[in-house]
Amino acid sequence: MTILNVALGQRSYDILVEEGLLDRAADHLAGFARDGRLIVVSDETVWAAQGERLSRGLGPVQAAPIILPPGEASKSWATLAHLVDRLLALGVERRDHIVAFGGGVIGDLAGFAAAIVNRGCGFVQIPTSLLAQVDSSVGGKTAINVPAGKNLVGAFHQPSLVLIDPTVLATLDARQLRAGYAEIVKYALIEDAPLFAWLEENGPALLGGEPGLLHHAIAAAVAGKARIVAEDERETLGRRALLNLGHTFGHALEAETGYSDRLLHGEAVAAGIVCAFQFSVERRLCPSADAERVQAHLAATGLPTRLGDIGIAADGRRLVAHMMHDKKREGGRLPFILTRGIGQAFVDMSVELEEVEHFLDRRA
Ligand SMILES: NC(=O)c1ccc[n+]([C@@H]2O[C@H](COP(=O)([O-])OP(=O)(O)OC[C@H]3O[C@@H](n4cnc5c(N)ncnc54)[C@H](O)[C@@H]3O)[C@@H](O)[C@H]2O)c1
Ligand SMILES: O=C(O)C(=O)C[C@@H](O)[C@H](O)[C@H](O)COP(=O)(O)O
Ligand SMILES: [Zn+2]
Repeated sequence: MTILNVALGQRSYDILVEEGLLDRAADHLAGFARDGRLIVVSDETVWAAQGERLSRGLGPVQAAPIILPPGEASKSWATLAHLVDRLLALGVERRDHIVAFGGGVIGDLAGFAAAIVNRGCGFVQIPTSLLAQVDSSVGGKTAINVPAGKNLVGAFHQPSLVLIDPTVLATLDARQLRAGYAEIVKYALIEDAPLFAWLEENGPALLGGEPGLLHHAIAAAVAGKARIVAEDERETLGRRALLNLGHTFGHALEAETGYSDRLLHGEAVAAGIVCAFQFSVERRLCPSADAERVQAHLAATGLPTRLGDIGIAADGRRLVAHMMHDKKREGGRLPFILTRGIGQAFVDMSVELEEVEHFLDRRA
C-alpha cells in the first residue's frame, strides 16, 4: 500500500492507494459509520459498475446510497439542491461523514454539499475515475458550474480520508481513462520532468490498464498534488495556481462546448496544456522542442491537442471572454500558467489579454 498525507495541521488526512481497497472498505470506513450506516453519494454508472462491490466491502456497515445522474451536467444548482435535500432527509449530522463514490463530478458535488449542509459536515473520497484518483479527490476544491462559468460556486473543504483502489478502473471506458491521463501529464509538466520521460515510455501500457504502472503514476501525481496543496491550500500564494496548468485555456474550451460530452475536462486540459506550451514558445520562454514533445505525446495517446480536433473555431475574442470568469482574476488581470520547459511551470502575471486573443486567432 502507498500511504500519502496532505499536511494541513488539524485538517491533515491520508490518501491510501492499494489494489483491492474497495473490497476491504470496512477496515477504513467502519469508524466513520453512525448506527452502522454510511451515506454514499454516487452516480448511476458508477453504482451499477462498482456499487455492489463497495456494499460487500463495507461488510456489516450498511450503505445508504444517493444515486445521481452521471456527467458534468450534474455539477449544477439543481442537482446540488436535490442532493442537499436528500442528505437532510436522511438526517445527516455535522459529525457524519458522507462518502463520495465516483469520478470528479461526484467528488466536487458531494464535497460541496458536505461543505454547506449543517454549515459543514465530514466527507471521505473514494475516487473511481482515473482523473479523480490522480487529481480531484485530493486538495479540497469542491464546486458546481453555473451559467457564468466552470466551478464558479464552491468551497475549499478537505476530505478526512481518500481511498484509491486502482482496480475500479477496470470498468472505466478508454476515453475516460485517457482524459484522466491528461491530468497525470499535467503533474509531470509542472515540476517533474523525470515523470514525463517515464510517461513517454510507459503511457501506452498504462492506458492499457497495466496495474503496476497505474499505481506508480497515481502515487506520483497525488504526491505532487499533496505537496503543493499543503504549501498553499487556498491558492493564495502563487503555488497552487500551478495546478491550473492548461486550465485557463481548457476551461474556455469547456465553456465553448457547453460542459458536455463533446469535450471532457481532461481532454480540455490536454488541449489547454498544448496552448500554454505554444504560447510560452511564442513569448520566447520555452524551447519549441519541448512544446513539440508534449504535443506529440498527448496526441499519441489519442487526446485532442488542437482546436480543430475539438471542432472549435479559432476565435480569440470569444475564448478570452470565457477566460474573464476565471477565479484567479486579480484586478481585471489574469495570471497565466506558463512554462520555461518540461517540468518548469510558473505563474506569469504580465500577460496581456490582447496577446492571448491574437495567439488563439492563429490556432487551427
Ligand atoms: N476538485 C478538483 O481538484 C478537480 C480536479 C480535476 C477535475 N475536477 C473536476 O472533475 C470533473 C471531471 O471528473 P471525471 O473525469 O472523473 O468525470 P466524471 O465524474 O463525470 O466521471 C467520468 C465518467 O466515468 C464514469 N465512471 C467513473 N468511474 C467509473 C468506473 N470505475 N467504472 C465505470 N464508469 C465510471 C462516470 O459515471 C462518468 O460517466 C470535472 O467537473 C472537473 O472540473 C476537479
Ligand atoms: O486542485 C487544484 O488546485 C486544481 O487546479 C486541479 C485542477 O485539475 C482542477 O480542474 C480544478 O478544479 C480547477 O480549479 P479551478 O479553481 O480553476 O476551478
Ligand atoms: Zn483539472
